[in-house]
Amino acid sequence: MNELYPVFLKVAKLNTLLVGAGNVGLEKLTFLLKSSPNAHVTIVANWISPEVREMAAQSKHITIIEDDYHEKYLAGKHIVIAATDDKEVNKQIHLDAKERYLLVNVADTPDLCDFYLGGIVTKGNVKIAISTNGKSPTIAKRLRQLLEEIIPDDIDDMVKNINQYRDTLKDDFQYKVEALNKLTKELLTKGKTEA
Ligand SMILES: C[C@@]1(CC(=O)O)C2=NC(=C\c3[nH]c(c(CCC(=O)O)c3CC(=O)O)Cc3[nH]c(c(CC(=O)O)c3CCC(=O)O)/C=C3\N/C(=C\2)[C@@H](CCC(=O)O)[C@]3(C)CC(=O)O)/[C@H]1CCC(=O)O
Ligand SMILES: NC(=O)c1ccc[n+]([C@@H]2O[C@H](COP(=O)([O-])OP(=O)(O)OC[C@H]3O[C@@H](n4cnc5c(N)ncnc54)[C@H](O)[C@@H]3O)[C@@H](O)[C@H]2O)c1
Repeated sequence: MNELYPVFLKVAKLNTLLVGAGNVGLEKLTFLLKSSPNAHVTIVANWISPEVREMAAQSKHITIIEDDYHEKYLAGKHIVIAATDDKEVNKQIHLDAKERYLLVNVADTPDLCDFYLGGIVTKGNVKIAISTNGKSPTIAKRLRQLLEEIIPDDIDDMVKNINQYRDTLKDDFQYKVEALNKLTKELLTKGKTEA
């Protein structure tokens, strides 16, 4: 059983430290920014790949520090992602982060992760996070691709319309719940009656 509890972080309001700016650092940064273009990220690495540099240049919320990792870089951070190619450095980052009660992900090392970065499907306001409990990132990727294909792009129009209707139903909570459930009931029954 997968016991992970999914949360949807407002990473534009949190400070993330990413240590390592090679292939894995780039992968983590790419998915973070794809989902959350305004994420606040500080990248520390003694070598920065050209791709990471280019991606960082596209956001004013990303800071690059070309340096060896030092615990001082944890100051003011909420979340830490370790993605260096040095296992000892990654372990040290994990230790330093735990000492400060920070949430830490050591990329590709499940035992040292407080949380995993999952597959992400975004259709406007709708977002779906996918996890295989760290067992098969490839399946997480394939599921992401499948859901991206089969969930209609206009699902966001429906969400926006229902949100407008929801805003008109402010007074009685019970009435609001019933009205919204009645309106959306067909979403579940339509497929069945058509089949
Ligand atoms: C979803 C995604 C998000 C992202 O990266 O942001 C993600 N990995 C992705 C792709 C991917 N990663 C790897 C492959 C090659 C195939 C393979 O090795 O299986 C592929 C597939 C590919 O690239 O095609 C290598 C790999 N990854 C991990 C290990 C270590 C291990 O399993 O022990 C190894 C072996 C390293 C080695 O051998 O040295 C571990 C983790 N990778 C996770 C997330 C977390 C679990 C998520 C879950 O619960 O499913 C977890 C636990 C920790 C973490 O990193 O957070 C992203 C897809 C994004 C997308 O396309 O949508
Ligand atoms: N390349 C992949 O796709 C891949 C896939 C699975 C696993 N891995 C593993 O993940 C790890 C990272 O791989 P990579 O391909 O991203 O490596 P890489 O060589 O491309 O990048 C390593 C990064 O870590 C930084 N770094 C190393 N020591 C540092 C320190 N003391 N302080 C600050 N920064 C430091 C480097 O400057 C560089 O930015 C490796 O252990 C690798 O075996 C890589």
